[in-house]
Amino acid sequence: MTSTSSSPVTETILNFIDGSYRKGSEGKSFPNVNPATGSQIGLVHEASQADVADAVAAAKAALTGPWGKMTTAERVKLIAAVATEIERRADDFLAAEVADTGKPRHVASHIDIPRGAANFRMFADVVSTMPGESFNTSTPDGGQALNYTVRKPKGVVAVVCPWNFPLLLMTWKVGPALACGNTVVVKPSEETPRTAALLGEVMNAVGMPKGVYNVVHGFGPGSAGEFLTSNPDVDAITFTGETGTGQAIMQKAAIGVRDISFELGGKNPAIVFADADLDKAVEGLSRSVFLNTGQVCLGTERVYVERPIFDAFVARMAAAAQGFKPGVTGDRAYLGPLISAEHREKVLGYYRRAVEDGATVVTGGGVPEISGAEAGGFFVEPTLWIDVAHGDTVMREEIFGPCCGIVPFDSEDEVIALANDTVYGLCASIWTENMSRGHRVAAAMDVGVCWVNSWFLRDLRTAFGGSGHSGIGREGGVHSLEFYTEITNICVKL
Ligand SMILES: NC(=O)c1ccc[n+]([C@@H]2O[C@H](COP(=O)([O-])OP(=O)(O)OC[C@H]3O[C@@H](n4cnc5c(N)ncnc54)[C@H](O)[C@@H]3O)[C@@H](O)[C@H]2O)c1
Ligand SMILES: O=C/C=C/C=C(\O)C(=O)O
Repeated sequence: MTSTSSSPVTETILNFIDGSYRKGSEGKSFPNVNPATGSQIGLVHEASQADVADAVAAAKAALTGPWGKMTTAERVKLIAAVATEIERRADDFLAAEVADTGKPRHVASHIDIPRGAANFRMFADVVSTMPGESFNTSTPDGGQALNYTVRKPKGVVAVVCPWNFPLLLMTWKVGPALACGNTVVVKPSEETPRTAALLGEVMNAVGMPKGVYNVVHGFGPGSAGEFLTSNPDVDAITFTGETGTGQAIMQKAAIGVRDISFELGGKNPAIVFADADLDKAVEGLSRSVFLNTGQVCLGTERVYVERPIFDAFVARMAAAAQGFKPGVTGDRAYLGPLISAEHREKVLGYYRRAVEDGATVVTGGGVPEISGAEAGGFFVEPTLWIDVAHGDTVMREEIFGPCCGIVPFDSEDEVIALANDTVYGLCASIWTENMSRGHRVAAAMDVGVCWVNSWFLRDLRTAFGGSGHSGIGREGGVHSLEFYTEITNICVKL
């Protein structure tokens, strides 16, 4: 059986438990909608609490089966095979991701799918090259002792994922989790179940032992998400999503003292100094505001511009914004839809609030005229505001849409204070040709990641994550090992 099966009504998307696809045991299902058209294109089978328990039990059993007995080299070989199989089936993953998200094909083909393979390959490399730690210890009796550490998998890891980069963000967790010898139960977003389900076919194709990778579909509270994070046989929880959801999951993790790794929301600032290369800044920031229709946790929703270039910058950004044509088909494709009608209403609510609070709409601010197949899609206009106050709602709350407020500043100290005045701490970008200032201001940002004259440039070996309401912990390169392994220090008296 495969991840999906066509039926007269619509494609069904199944759970993947203990190496097999199956419907939910309580017969519940929910619609799978293409955001570009608003039409139902699938039916997702919701996992019951019993199904989730079966998935956790299968993951737990796999830890003491062939998977748990594998050497690192054998595990790494399998994980590299997963990456190769994802690349071989790139078109299938692309079709699944585009169906679920409605995003333009070139966005998914250049970002989402390649990172799906890279995330496995990266951590196969990390675990096969990661050095251990040891110390030669002088002992009080005048002798010696040897201290060294061994790393062991944490066990069953719950992976709870968002809908904006479904394959990328799920494999950013599953890659290191499996590389370190854990087993996983994945709960993809209810909006985007397909690629997680499809990955089950890849796992079977490469011979991954059953129970190592499991997928349960459903929602959060009172559904698969809560059933998974509440299951006492889950040893650790890695979550990417909204801050409020993180807080709810953290409460569940506390029972049984389970470790957590959180990638949460943000309200990321950009600072454009008067000496910035405007071509670079406009290119980078227009991507940062409008890529994935603004549904990027690392995206920029507030820009501070040094006063002398404020008007020129606004004009350039407005021209760039108008180049992002809402729609995903035809030659004008760039700005895809928001993920759902509900999310579009949330974003349009912020569009209205900005104007109510006195903002001037430089461009956008509403819903585009779209005819044909995409008329039912969840599109909004790319939008820029000026005459916004730093304390306005649209400058403080995460919107997660294709919009940003632009505010002038006059001094470095002033703009550092403005940029850091937020409960979040995910990322920032600094645009200046004065590199001592670039280094200085970047270091002054209270964030997990700061780019200088660039945005969303990713070296997967680097520490990635946020502080404050943006998350707990860092993942990436060796940093992921801190979450996905337990350490035992062994001291041998010589
Ligand atoms: N920091 C990052 O790297 C990063 C990356 C992508 C997205 N995000 C954030 O994710 C949000 C958008 O994604 P979203 O709308 O899917 O987030 P969300 O929090 O609504 O849902 C994320 C996942 O959590 C599940 N969930 C919801 N409530 C739950 C509960 N009580 N228990 C268990 N699971 C639960 C959902 O079903 C979904 O699978 C934005 O806030 C964005 O900033 C952060
Ligand atoms: O929407 C958020 C995107 C997050 C990206 C990553 O986690 C990454 O690039 O590893």
